[in-house]
Amino acid sequence: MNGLATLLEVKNLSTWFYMEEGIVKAVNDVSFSLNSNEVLGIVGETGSGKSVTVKSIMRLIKPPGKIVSGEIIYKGQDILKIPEKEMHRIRGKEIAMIFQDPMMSLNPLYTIGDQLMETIRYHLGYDKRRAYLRAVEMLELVGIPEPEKRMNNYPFEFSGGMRQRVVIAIALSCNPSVLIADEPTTALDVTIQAQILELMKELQKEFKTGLIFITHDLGVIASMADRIMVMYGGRQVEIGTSDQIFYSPRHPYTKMLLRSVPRVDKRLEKLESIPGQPPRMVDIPPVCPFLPRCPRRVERCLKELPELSEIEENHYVRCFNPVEEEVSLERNS
Ligand SMILES: Nc1ncnc2c1ncn2[C@@H]1O[C@H](COP(=O)(O)OP(=O)(O)OP(=O)(O)O)[C@@H](O)[C@H]1O
Repeated sequence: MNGLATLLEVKNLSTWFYMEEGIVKAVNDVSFSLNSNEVLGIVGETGSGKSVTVKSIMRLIKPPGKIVSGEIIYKGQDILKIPEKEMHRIRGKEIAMIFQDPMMSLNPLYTIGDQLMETIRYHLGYDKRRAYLRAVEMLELVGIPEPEKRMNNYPFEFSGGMRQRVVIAIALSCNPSVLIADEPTTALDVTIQAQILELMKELQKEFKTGLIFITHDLGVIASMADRIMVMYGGRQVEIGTSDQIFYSPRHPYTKMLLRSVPRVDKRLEKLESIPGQPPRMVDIPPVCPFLPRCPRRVERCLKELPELSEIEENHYVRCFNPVEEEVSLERNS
């Protein structure tokens, strides 16, 4: 796609949770690719399957969860099939992840210098001195003042925003090919959010990392993503370039999601919320998950699930009655 090398390819991924009350089909038949140096945004409301999708890529799904089908091709091999030991080497070195809450990635009992150096020594095999220099360099790069001094501090001695900077430093310290960020700014207050986003944007360009950025807020990735995948009820409903998603969304859910994006040019306008309830994920019928809330549903929607089909170049939608009109929307930047 676009003449760029494919870094990661997810094919027909399904991940389910076997609960007492039934099977929670969190992710169903999801396929997408990530190119080198590309930012792919994954958008959808709570429970749509975004986190489970990326945790499956990292092989972090624990029982009662299970990847029931699919392939994840990275550097020519299906990483769902390699031994855990090899996956341990890939995780952090080749594919790194930043979680919503920085405390999930940081150990409160060790200094951040130790944590950075441990990652660098484990994955890059540097000696202590070289690892120290690399750690300080990384802290400087993510904007931590007096990095040498801060190496000796514990996570609790940092503010939330600074902690997330440290997590970004650890994630990028081994120069991974793929970085996955799962709502990395959600736990931070608004001004800090903007700074962290700006930092991630800069570093993604500098490191030329392929980035998968998860958010429930389309506005957040408007100025960042090259392509966007929209998820609803455990399925991808649309995927396309950012321009296609913002200016000619085809799935009724994407269109509704766009109406709820805060706009810089219309600050006082009331945001539209999407009527209806998110779908129950247990015993879901084999039809479009958005059907109960969809204003464009047709007879056929009640009977079968639409395929994900290419509606124009690079633009795929799973809908029997896609939206046709263009949307005029100023993107926040
Ligand atoms: N450990 C688990 N056990 C049982 N069900 C789970 C587990 N983790 C996720 N799920 C279910 O999988 C579905 C998808 O969850 P997921 O966390 O991927 O959603 P999300 O789109 O990332 O939402 P959020 O923005 O809230 O993180 C949800 O219905 C959720 O309840």
